[in-house]
Amino acid sequence: MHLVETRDLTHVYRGNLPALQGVNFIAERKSRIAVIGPNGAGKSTLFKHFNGILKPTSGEVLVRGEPVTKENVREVRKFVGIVFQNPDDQIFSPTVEQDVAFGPTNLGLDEATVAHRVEGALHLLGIEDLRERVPHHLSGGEKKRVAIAGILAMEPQVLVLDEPTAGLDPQGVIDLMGFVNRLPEDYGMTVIFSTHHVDLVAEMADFIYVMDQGQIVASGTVEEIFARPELLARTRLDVPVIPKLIRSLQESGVAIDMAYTYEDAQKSFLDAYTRRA
Ligand SMILES: Nc1ncnc2c1ncn2[C@@H]1O[C@H](COP(=O)(O)OP(=O)(O)OP(=O)(O)O)[C@@H](O)[C@H]1O
Repeated sequence: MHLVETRDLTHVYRGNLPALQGVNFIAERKSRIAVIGPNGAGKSTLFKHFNGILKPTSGEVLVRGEPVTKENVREVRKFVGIVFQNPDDQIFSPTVEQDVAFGPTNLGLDEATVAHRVEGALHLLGIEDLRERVPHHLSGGEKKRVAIAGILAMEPQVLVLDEPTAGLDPQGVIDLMGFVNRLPEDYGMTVIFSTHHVDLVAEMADFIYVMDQGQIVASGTVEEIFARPELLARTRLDVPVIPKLIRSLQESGVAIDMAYTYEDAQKSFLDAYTRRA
């Protein structure tokens, strides 16, 4: 049984061309999945089906093997938490602390459990010092962290992040990467995210879906997808800088192993240097 699955999912917004067409998507437990593709590819539309915000025009969405229905949508939303692209869409309480408490309170949890969850989420996102602030006066990156904390406080098993790094400063991006990478191991969570920053994908994902014009045009491991520059160019994406640089060195005759993450690249460069010495 897959945690989240779509079968032949099609979605047509009223009066428009299909935003999704025959999408088959699978998320397994504890996986880190990147969904990449150009503007308008259908990434956000796909995500909104994972917890019943949108209903399929045709096809199916299954969560823990069960189709999402009117009857189980509340349970599904406890299980799959989505952080939208624009944090203003999900921040509305007078203080950050109240905002982060909103979700768990709505789940009917007692006050002590809510307080515990709020503390945990503020701590994980490193925003304890923002707790008394008015959310609407925060910077874009701060709001983004508050929005993520609000969803995290509901302790979903699947965390869906639509463009999580948009609006974050460089340290914010590094913090987010560290945080996302801990979730599967430390909390058994599955993370699904979209991004336009291909350089981050290898650092944050084990598996990639490439979308274009409402369809999944490729899927595979980081190695499989980034070995296909023509596919990435066709979908207005670029090969990340690390494999691009290593490939060009290999083509110039340098004996260096391919790598995708910063850490592996460092090792490849050191090995190549040592071999040469
Ligand atoms: N509420 C809506 N009503 C009508 N059309 C919509 C609506 N939301 C999205 N669309 C259309 O559906 C298509 C897919 O949009 P979607 O937001 O899912 O793409 P995306 O891959 O998330 O894009 P981006 O990278 O720009 O965030 C686009 O053509 C968009 O114009």
